Amino acid sequence: MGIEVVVEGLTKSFGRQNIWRDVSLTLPAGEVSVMLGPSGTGKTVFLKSLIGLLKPEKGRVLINGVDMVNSPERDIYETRKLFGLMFQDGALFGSLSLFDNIAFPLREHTRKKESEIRRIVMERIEVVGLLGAEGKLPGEISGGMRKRAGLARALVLDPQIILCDEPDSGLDPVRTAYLSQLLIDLNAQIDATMLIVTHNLDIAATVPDNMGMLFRRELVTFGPREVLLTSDEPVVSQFLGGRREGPIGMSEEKDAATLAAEANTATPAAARVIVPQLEPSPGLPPRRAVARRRERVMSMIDTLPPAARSAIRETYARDAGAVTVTAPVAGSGA
Ligand SMILES: Nc1ncnc2c1ncn2[C@@H]1O[C@H](COP(=O)(O)OP(=O)(O)OP(=O)(O)O)[C@@H](O)[C@H]1O
Repeated sequence: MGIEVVVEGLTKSFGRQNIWRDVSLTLPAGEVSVMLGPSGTGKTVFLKSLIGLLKPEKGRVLINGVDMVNSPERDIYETRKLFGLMFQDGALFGSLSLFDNIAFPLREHTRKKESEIRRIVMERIEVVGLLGAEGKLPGEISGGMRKRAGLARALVLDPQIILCDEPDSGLDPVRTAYLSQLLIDLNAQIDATMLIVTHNLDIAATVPDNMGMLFRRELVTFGPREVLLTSDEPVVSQFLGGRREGPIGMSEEKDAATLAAEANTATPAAARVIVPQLEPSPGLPPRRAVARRRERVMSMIDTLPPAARSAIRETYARDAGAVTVTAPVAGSGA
């Protein structure tokens, strides 16, 4: 089973530029979480802080008792082996075949024999649907295939925590839908804790158990997906609705006068629909996280906002179909 990641009071700056402060959240073991946020809000910096590649000035990231911020470098290095990382561009070596790219971490970090490496690599290549392409160079395949190769490489060391940084960037909607299914199938097969950073609303709506959002140097919210999907926070409504009206500006946050002018002219936010979460493909085992998540969420349900509470109850009360939730108008003060 995946491992819980506990983040406590994390604060990160570069020089005088504060990126985010006092971020606290828990990635529940084996569940899939998504982190949303406008460009430049520090989502990638957050992922790098979880694995100890960047050092926040304050706070802790606890994994199996090791603090990825403050523990000795030796412990951080060992704990980093629990992670599988999938970067935006696949981060493949251009001169190596897909096979050799995917085999790279095994050759670098283990003393396995070539025959064993071949078995593991071909198994992961099959999981991501790239059988037959293993001899190709990264330059000879599509962007979507490169991402899947990056995912296969992230899987060879049997990670218990998988971090994906914008796995959808550059993919068309159909490829993105396949990728969403692949992430859920992967979770069903290996039960790893997963955190996906994305701007993609389809992935956000269908893949995660939990969702969070970074904005204005803070974690706006993090919790069961229904909390964010029913949230009436203006920044959440704007982001989920893909609207210009709201606190998120083109290059920076809007000033108070612009926001006030918009509030007078804004069109009402459309009703939001909570679509069912994706299920693993036929033939795969059920996701073990589902039962654990249900127990966890039901034990905290009384602490959640009313709209989230009823969405969760409705979700668990039905097997299929869509729940329509009318979100309050952003900026109305509701
Ligand atoms: N090593 C670094 N040194 C200095 N500043 C950095 C460094 N890494 C990131 N930053 C700054 O931190 C801020 C957040 O960057 P980050 O890439 O984490 O944003 P993001 O939310 O992932 O954005 P996007 O969605 O566009 O990928 C940016 O202003 C960036 O310039």
